[in-house]
Amino acid sequence: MALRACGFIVFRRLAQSSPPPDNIEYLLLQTSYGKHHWTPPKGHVDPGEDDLTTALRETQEEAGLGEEHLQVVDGFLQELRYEVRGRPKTVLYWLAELRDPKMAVTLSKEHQDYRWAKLEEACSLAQHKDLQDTLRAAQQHLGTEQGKH
Ligand SMILES: Nc1nc2c(ncn2[C@@H]2O[C@H](COP(=O)(O)OP(=O)(O)OP(=O)(O)OP(=O)(O)OC[C@H]3O[C@@H](n4cnc5c(=O)[nH]c(N)nc54)[C@H](O)[C@@H]3O)[C@@H](O)[C@H]2O)c(=O)[nH]1
Repeated sequence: MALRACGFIVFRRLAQSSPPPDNIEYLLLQTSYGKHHWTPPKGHVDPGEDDLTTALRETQEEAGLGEEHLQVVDGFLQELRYEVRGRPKTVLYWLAELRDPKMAVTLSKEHQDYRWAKLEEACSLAQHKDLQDTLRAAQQHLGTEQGKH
């Protein structure tokens, strides 16, 4: 069976900054194991758990951000497929805004660092093209959303 993981692209909007969408920063976490790669908060789906519950649980466990701290953005869900040690893996990412942009991130032992990064820095940390494309799609989605208001 394919590995399956779910998470959130968490972002915050800076009030006193550049005009949108350049005021947006994405949360990336750096693993404390392996190659110390950077991804948004996400993790494996537990048996019997539904995908969105996994995404919320992992974001709480890995970043200390609970459902009450997040505003899920409608109409955004990205599916990534890649191989990990020869096994196919599917990762689903929803998109959510941190309601209080000043709220602190609390890491678990699985991560050694985190960064709030604007799109280009986030893409540079993410390294993998599929994750970079997902971050760009999020920025595009948010730009379109803002155009509606
Ligand atoms: N000691 C140790 N322990 C590990 C290791 N490995 C795991 N543990 C343990 O497992 C637990 C994690 O459990 P969860 O948190 O539930 O799951 P995930 O969050 O899903 O965790 P992963 O980190 O396993 O999964 P990925 O992020 O998918 O990275 C796997 C590979 O894929 C590359 N990769 C990453 N993202 C992308 C992408 O978007 N696109 C593409 N194309 N590639 C991408 C990436 O560069 C890497 O080479 C930890 O507690 C550890 O105990 C390890 O190497 N050493």
